[in-house]
Amino acid sequence: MTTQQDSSSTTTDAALPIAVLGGGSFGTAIANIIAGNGHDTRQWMRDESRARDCRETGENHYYLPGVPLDPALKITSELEEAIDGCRIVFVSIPSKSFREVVQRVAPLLAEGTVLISTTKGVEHDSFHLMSDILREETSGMRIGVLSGPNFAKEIVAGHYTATVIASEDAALCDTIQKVLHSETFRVYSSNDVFGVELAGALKNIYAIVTGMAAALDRGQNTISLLITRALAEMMRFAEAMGADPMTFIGLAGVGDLILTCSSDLSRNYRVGYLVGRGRPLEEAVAEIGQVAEGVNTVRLIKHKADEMGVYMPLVSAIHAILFEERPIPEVIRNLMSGAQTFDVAYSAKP
Ligand SMILES: NC(=O)C1=CN([C@@H]2O[C@H](COP(=O)(O)OP(=O)(O)OC[C@H]3O[C@@H](n4cnc5c(N)ncnc54)[C@H](OP(=O)(O)O)[C@@H]3O)[C@@H](O)[C@H]2O)C=CC1
Ligand SMILES: O=C(CO)COP(=O)(O)O
Repeated sequence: MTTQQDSSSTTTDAALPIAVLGGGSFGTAIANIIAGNGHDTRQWMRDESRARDCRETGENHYYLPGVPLDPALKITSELEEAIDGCRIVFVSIPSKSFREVVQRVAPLLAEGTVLISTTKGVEHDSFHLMSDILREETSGMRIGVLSGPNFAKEIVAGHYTATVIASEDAALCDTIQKVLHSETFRVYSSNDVFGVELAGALKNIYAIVTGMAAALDRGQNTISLLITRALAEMMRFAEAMGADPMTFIGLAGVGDLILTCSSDLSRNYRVGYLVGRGRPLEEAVAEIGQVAEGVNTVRLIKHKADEMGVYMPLVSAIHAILFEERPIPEVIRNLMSGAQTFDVAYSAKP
């Protein structure tokens, strides 16, 4: 860790006021953990009728049906009420609306507030990650990102889960580890913010690819081939972008890649599955009804990889299928006839 900061204002010995912005599945899962740990937790969602329904029924019917919310969790559609007195704020808003929400909340934040993005995406029409947006839209804040193999549904079901808090601010990592740690939830730390954030965004692309492979009734050899070569691509891209490729062998990298590429709990995987079964992309996205960040990320990464000359055959292939109307069998034939290169391009040897 490179920066040590005073965390006295966010000590976890007492119940802290903590806000979670976003009423979707992940915001709800995270808010539920924090409330369960005894903190004064406020969850903000934009829609008052949804907020009222959550308060009255003790359940977020649309995003996490059947899951009882912690009775201490305070749910509001008033941003000021959610933020009041909070020195820790989690932002769990899809990348498409992330900047807009941060712009609204910025004037309400006290200097030195801890801002944590949980969003695994890249800003539309730019190459900004969410921590870049937090830095651009606020000043004097302490910034981190949370990412890892974390299906919201499994977190709230109490399945043993681990995640990564990444920040250059070691005291921030320590505080967030304490705030989130529970009997079923562990939090590891990293100082590679860019790598952790990039990993979370990139893996969504490959979940679309493996979802499509599943739809085409490919077997486990194919899935293993895809996940392993996806990791190689992710590390190659990370290195070209200046991130530490080693971050990609951790929970936020290969951990989340395996999870998201292996399960239809992933919305990105389900988009790939539906397209693989012949459904148009727009229809598939609409049917999922929740955010599938990978669709936009494919476009942005393809553009960036081309610009920088980074070899990403799987990104090019899924881009060709989703956005260039290329037939799936032709794209697969091209992939399988590509150059056969080295297996492992990284070595621990000096
Ligand atoms: N779900 C998961 O398992 C995980 C998700 N993530 C990441 O977390 C991020 C959020 O995902 P998730 O909670 O799953 O998304 P969902 O699609 O479940 O929910 C999105 C939430 O954001 C709200 N929202 C959208 N636009 C705005 C806006 N302009 N102003 C205010 N609120 C808005 C939606 O409100 P409304 O309902 O009114 O439309 C909804 O409450 C994503 O980047 C995802 O990659 C990370 C780990 C796991
Ligand atoms: O990031 C996730 C699990 O770690 C959730 O993936 P999806 O957004 O594809 O559902």
